[in-house]
Amino acid sequence: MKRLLWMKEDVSMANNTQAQTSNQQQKSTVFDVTDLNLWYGEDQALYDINMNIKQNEVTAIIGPSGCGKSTYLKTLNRMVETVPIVRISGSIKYKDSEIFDDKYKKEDLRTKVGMVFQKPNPFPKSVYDNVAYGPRIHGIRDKKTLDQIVEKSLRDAAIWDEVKDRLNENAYGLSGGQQQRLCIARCLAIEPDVILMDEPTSALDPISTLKVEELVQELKKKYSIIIVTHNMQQAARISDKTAFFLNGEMVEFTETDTLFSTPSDKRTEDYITGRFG
Ligand SMILES: Nc1ncnc2c1ncn2[C@@H]1O[C@H](COP(=O)(O)OP(=O)(O)OP(=O)(O)O)[C@@H](O)[C@H]1O
Repeated sequence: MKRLLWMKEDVSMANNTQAQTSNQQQKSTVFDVTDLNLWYGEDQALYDINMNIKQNEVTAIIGPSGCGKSTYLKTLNRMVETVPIVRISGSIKYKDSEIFDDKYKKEDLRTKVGMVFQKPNPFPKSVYDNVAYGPRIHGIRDKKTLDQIVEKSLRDAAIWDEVKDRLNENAYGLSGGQQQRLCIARCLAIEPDVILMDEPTSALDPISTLKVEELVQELKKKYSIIIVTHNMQQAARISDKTAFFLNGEMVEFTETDTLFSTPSDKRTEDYITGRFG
């Protein structure tokens, strides 16, 4: 029960955020996932996932190693299909469009659904060119427009002040935490609706972690964020809703406050109180 207590403090922070958001209008759905199953060859990794993910919320995915968190996240922007043996059944609607429909282009989906990875992965290019990369691919060539996009993206990723005098320096010269916020800026530059984050702070020190967590709270005003994390305190601090995955099943998905204080499934309770995982 000790672990439930520390979580309650974190949850009270999350509650404030929830109180603010509850005043807002009814949020619309960004992803509607129905009966999603996924296999790697013969091995099933996801079982009958049903989940409705709302706009302008932070949705955390927690669960022990190997339970399918990353697989699920990568299914939402169809990146998982880069693995040739993957087979999927079920439906994922992104804003009413079926993402598995032949007519729906993966490139269009990935423009709307950006992704930030566990390890910061900037390109071996300047800070400026990292952020301008996506817009250039989308055909933007005008220097003034690119300058504006780069500055806005870096500002929104809360790193502008740290890099504004280093725009032409190689991104590899930045600290790990700065590199991760640069990668977030690179993701913002293509103006996504949703940002998928796969353990974005696991390679960062506590101060950089805090900066990214604060940033996530800021970003949810404009974007919907789905974050995989091993860190339950982090999920409790920053998310509105939390899903607990186990062995490829989604055991429980509810308000973060409820999941950490009064979980409805015994398996969730065992996990959050440290009985396994
Ligand atoms: N490319 C792949 N080919 C075959 N099996 C895979 C592949 N990627 C993942 N798996 C399997 O799918 C299951 C879920 O893996 P996944 O990486 O989604 O879990 P996870 O919860 O994100 O784990 P972790 O917390 O350790 O990152 C595991 O059994 C894993 O071995």
